[in-house]
Amino acid sequence: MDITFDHVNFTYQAGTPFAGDGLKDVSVTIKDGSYTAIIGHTGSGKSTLLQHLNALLKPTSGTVTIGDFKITNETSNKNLKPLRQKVGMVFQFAENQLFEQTVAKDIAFGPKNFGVSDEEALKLAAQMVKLVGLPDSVLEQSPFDLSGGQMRRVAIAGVLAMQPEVLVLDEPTAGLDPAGRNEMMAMFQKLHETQGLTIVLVTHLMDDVADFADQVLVMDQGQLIKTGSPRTIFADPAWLTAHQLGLPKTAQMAQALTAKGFQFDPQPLTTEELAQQLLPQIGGGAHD
Ligand SMILES: Nc1ncnc2c1ncn2[C@@H]1O[C@H](COP(=O)(O)OP(=O)(O)OP(=O)(O)O)[C@@H](O)[C@H]1O
Repeated sequence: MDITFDHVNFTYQAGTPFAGDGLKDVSVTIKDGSYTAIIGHTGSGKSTLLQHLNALLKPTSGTVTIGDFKITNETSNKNLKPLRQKVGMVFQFAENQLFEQTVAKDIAFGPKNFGVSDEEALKLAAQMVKLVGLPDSVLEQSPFDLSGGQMRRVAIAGVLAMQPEVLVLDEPTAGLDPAGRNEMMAMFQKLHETQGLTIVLVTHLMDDVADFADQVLVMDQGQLIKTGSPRTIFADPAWLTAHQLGLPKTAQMAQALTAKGFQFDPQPLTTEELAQQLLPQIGGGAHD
């Protein structure tokens, strides 16, 4: 399911003295099956854009086409339920939305709301718990007895239980320790690969952009100012700095090494790429 923004403008509190631009003339396509990262400094419009992906916000002008759904300013809130099922949103600190007595009930809540039988919904809950890497034993536990990272996985399982085609992630690893962050990003990558989920990720972690995304959207003051592969986006460090954005750590290290006489081409974006180019230059290489 492709998602296309066509000249989308969004104004907060339109028609009041407090009106403010959220999005300005955004046109872009997020392709079915892609892994798209959205970056930009605070207040650049990332969350506003995300909320257009399942019509939580509707354009003030322009059109957002999500699969068969065309969303304009005129679109009524009726009949949007199937859209909300297809586009799953994992908000920041998603675990704050858990509320049921058991993990199973919490995950089953969404599907039940969409007309799935109790029995089927509980079956789905058991499947989803596995999918997010938690043991079966958590199903009958209170979500509030779990660790923060496990709670977040339960919340994500609840979104996945709706069997969405698109998974929208707003800073999904915020507040996790480095090991927890890595595990969670690996989990999304697996879902992307094995379930064919389209992923839209808002992040300020450039390493994650380099490691996982195939398309990057750069937002600034409500405008989409650059679109391209991570390689294209990270090719111009001065431009990134001017927009308060940085480079992945590997590219930073390559820059520092370039200053010491090492050479890299293309710019390494992952640890593997860095190692591959560095080894021959320091006399290392394959071991027999
Ligand atoms: N509910 C609101 N009412 C009025 N203005 C808003 C509202 N939410 C956001 N804005 C404004 O819209 C612009 C875009 O904000 P948005 O939250 O989309 O940016 P962001 O890139 O997601 O920021 P952050 O990284 O801090 O989450 C900002 O100028 C912001 O002040």
